[in-house]
Amino acid sequence: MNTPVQPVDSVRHTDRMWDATESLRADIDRLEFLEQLGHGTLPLDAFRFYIEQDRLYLAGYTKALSLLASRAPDATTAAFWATSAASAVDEASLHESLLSGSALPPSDVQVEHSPTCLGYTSYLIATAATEPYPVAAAAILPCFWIYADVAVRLAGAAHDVVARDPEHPYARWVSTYDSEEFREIVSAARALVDEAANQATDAQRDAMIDAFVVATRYEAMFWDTALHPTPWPHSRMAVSQ
Ligand SMILES: Cc1ncc(CN)c(N)n1
Repeated sequence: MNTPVQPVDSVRHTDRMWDATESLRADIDRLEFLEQLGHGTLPLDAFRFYIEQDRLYLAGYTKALSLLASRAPDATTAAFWATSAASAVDEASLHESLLSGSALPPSDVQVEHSPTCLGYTSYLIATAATEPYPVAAAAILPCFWIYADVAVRLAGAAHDVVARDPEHPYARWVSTYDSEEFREIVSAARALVDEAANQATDAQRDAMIDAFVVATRYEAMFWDTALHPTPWPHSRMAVSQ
């Protein structure tokens, strides 16, 4: 008797997720924030706003990764996400040093989450806590992959900025994400998401694509809002009056 042969799916599910964000990624490449960052013409106060928001983002992202680790199917996978959570704390030390140094304009405004930052972190935490593991892993992947992808192109554009002053805040930012070490981490994260897709139901695999698209949208909005702020409709002052 012939044993039924399972069809082999030669397309990686992460490739499908990547393809679903093609036009979104083209929009990201054209974002004024990233173009100006690459050319070194981005206003420093816009970069400061971005770094302040990103510091808040990293706190939420660390929680989302820790939740994801707790839901991972095996110990090795849990350790990868938990190590990534610890690395996000290290990543935040770049932000601390940029904000406490003299390269960025000082600010004494009390920083609160922008709507985009709160939306993104809340989405990641809620998804990590409540969605099936494959969907939660897919939602976190753009945080790795989009950054590595953008950094490669930005490193080319920012070549002059880096050559002029490797300690320039934009040069430090670009070289953090344009590194072989980061690309290896991204590739390991991708492999885990593909593995999760192989164990997922068809409905979950569709939901993985949706989650990847939503998180990629937030990545685009996050950069854009630093140059084109979308503040809360009512300020903190107005609320307390
Ligand atoms: C918004 C955002 N997305 C991703 C990363 C890269 N960990 C980040 N620092 N900030």
